[in-house]
Amino acid sequence: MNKLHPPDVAASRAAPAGPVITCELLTKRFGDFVAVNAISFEVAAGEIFGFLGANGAGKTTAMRMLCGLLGPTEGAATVAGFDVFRQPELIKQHIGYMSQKFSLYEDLTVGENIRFYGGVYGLKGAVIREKTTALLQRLGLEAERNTLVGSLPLGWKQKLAFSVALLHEPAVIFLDEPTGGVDPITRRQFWDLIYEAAAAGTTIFITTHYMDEAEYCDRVSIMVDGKIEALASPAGLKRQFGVATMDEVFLHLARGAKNTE
Ligand SMILES: Nc1ncnc2c1ncn2[C@@H]1O[C@H](COP(=O)(O)OP(=O)(O)OP(=O)(O)O)[C@@H](O)[C@H]1O
Repeated sequence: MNKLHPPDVAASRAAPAGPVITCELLTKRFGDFVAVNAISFEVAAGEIFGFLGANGAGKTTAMRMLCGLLGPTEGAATVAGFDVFRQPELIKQHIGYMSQKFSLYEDLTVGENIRFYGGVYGLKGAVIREKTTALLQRLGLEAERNTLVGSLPLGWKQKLAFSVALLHEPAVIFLDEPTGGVDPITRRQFWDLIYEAAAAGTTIFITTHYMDEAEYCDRVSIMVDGKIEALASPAGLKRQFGVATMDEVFLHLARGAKNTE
């Protein structure tokens, strides 16, 4: 027999088939200043979507709106099937988020961090224990379970933070410059984890200033002064601008920017 669910339970079920992120003419004004100017795009399940732009282009503001952290001024957007205007709390429950600034507690051990975030995401103790073992095995960090996160190399902290942000199996993970300060080899290892998550169906939304990372994305959008000026696969963008590298694509577009900081 079909049981009726109260609206909140029904609304919090898994995302429907179709795009995991939709965004239509999404806009954010701060007074007279338009930080995000009518951006529109869709991101599919399991897609790796690169969100590029010079400093001050509006990436963080757009990402904060999509994460349910900042109310938009105009337009429409859904994330994991939830509306950014009406259901920001449900969005927060169904996404993962990782940035350089918001990450793990340095003065807690690896195991304590996993337990803490598992609790924040509402997972039960037994599930957290199971996931902790699997996560440490996957990262080759079993011996570091009782090590303070502060004493791990930066590349390990980033991989751990990424894995922790996926503990509750969100439909989409937002990564805000997740690999700052590490070398290309370590970045490449981090990307192995990204590919693994995407292959399992997680949608990846990532901002980066590294053009090697832009090359790894399925599609890349480039923001200039609050607008999306280009959006295509890395190969498509290079073709469109008649250049050989993403660096040149980026320079070509960012050169005309007014709002760069
Ligand atoms: N709360 C705010 N009030 C006023 N202006 C803001 C506010 N937040 C951001 N801005 C402005 O909006 C513009 C876009 O900022 P945003 O942080 O989104 O850019 P960004 O592309 O993420 O840059 P970065 O790469 O440096 O993080 C900037 O000019 C910034 O000064």
